Amino acid sequence: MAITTQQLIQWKQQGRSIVALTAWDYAIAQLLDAAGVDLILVGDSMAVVLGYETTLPITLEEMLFHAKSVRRGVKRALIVVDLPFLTYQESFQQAMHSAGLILKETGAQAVKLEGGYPAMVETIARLVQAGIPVMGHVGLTPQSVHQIGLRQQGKTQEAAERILNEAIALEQAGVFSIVLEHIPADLANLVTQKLSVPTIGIGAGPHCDGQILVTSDVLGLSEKHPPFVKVYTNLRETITKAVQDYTVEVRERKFP
Ligand SMILES: Nc1nc(=O)c2c([nH]1)NC[C@@H]1CN(c3ccc(C(=O)N[C@@H](CCC(=O)O)C(=O)O)cc3)CN21
Ligand SMILES: CC(C)C(=O)C(=O)O
Ligand SMILES: [Mg+2]
Repeated sequence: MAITTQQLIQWKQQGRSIVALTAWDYAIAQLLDAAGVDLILVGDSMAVVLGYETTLPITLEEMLFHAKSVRRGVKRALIVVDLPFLTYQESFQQAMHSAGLILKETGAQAVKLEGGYPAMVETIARLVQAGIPVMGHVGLTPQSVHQIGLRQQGKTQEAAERILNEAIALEQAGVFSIVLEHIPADLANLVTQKLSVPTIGIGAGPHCDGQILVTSDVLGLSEKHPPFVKVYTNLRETITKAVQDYTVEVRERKFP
């Protein structure tokens, strides 16, 4: 019943689209899992619900704490946890240590890390050889915000070729899936055709093997969101209304 990395690869072959969202605690994870989401990412984008401006300050300890609470809420979905900024780039030993803690302490099945060729290929190969399933992430990599900003990536012929080659190198290194973030739809389509592992798109058009968004954006809980998001409900409005109603009723002694 629990979804495996092999299941995702099989779904690509069958053309069944993979549904992914992020989660940061038990309550959210339990709702997503019960609603049938296939893959739950404990993303470093939880920075938004913790009040950080970027994903850079998130620590491994914070990811472990939140991933454990997500794990308690999930029966079916595959749980993937982001390796935060500077917990894997220093050396493959550092990456192994960080990824090992995530699998051992949280019960998540896989880790995700940002970057491609040449920076991350050797690290990913070593993790995979040690038995740790790894998800790749190319295109817009938000941990590099101070170098590349938050703009769409892969817009020139040269940049597009670089992203395609990175994705191919990551597949060869053994990733079970790759996130394609904020790249043109035709480039995401090409990458998706060339790879045998599933691509999960965010702001990467409709041709990926699956889609992911940040759950606080989808629910209208984030104060702002990227241009490629579809907001399915407005929780900020719903919560504000409920809290205002409660406030009035307490002040006017109507409740209790
Ligand atoms: N709430 C939230 N949702 C996300 O999807 C998300 C995060 N946070 N934080 C980590 C990264 C950052 N992401 C983002 C954030 C903003 C843009 C954005 O506004 N892009 C503009 C250009 C902005 C600029 O150049 O400053 C665009 O038009 O592409 C894109 C991706 C995606 N990820
Ligand atoms: C948006 C996804 C791909 C992510 O890395 C995150 O939520 O941190
Ligand atoms: Mg992330």
